[in-house]
Amino acid sequence: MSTVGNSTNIFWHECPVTKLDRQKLLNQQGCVVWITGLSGSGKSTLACSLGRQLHSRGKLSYVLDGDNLRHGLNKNLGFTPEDRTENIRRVGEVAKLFADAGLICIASLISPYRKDRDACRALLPDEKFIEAGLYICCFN
Ligand SMILES: Nc1ncnc2c1ncn2[C@@H]1O[C@H](COP(=O)(O)OS(=O)(=O)O)[C@@H](OP(=O)(O)O)[C@H]1O
Ligand SMILES: Nc1ncnc2c1ncn2[C@@H]1O[C@H](COP(=O)(O)OP(=O)(O)O)[C@@H](O)[C@H]1O
Repeated sequence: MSTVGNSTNIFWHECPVTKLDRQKLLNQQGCVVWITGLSGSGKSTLACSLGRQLHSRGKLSYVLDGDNLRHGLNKNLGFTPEDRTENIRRVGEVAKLFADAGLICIASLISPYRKDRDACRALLPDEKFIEAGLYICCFN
């Protein structure tokens, strides 16, 4: 539940270093690549491979992997529909921060519900959110 609406002392603080400054420093624009698919469909493999390719081309990226995040940020969440929704919401917000920092953020989560992925997409302008679905699950 948001506390911002009820509070009179929570304000947004602008920082003198802007997103444009960060983009110039890194010589790239931040964005989010969201990889969705069933367990075992190859999300983590694709995310790491993309990260490696970008790194070799001098682009700064970071992988947010569902498995890894459930060791820390999302360790209190399970696999009920509500918990999965909260999982995706948190990762969407973190991905937005990474993109704002100027990184190419690669999020790799099952993210089974279209409404949750759409909510993440809505956090960013369309051209900054690229969704890639892995629809085949045959490796395991
Ligand atoms: N129902 C259930 N029970 C036990 N474990 C499960 C379940 N669903 C997922 N997993 C495991 O959790 C890993 C991360 O899932 P995600 O956070 O990507 O799921 S979700 O986006 O919230 O739906 C997920 O990682 P991947 O296999 O890499 O997809 C699984 O290892
Ligand atoms: N393109 C591919 N071809 C063959 N095997 C793959 C491919 N991508 C991933 N795998 C294998 O499939 C298994 C599941 O991949 P993983 O990336 O962990 O999936 P997910 O993150 O969706 O659970 C791993 O053993 C991985 O080595």
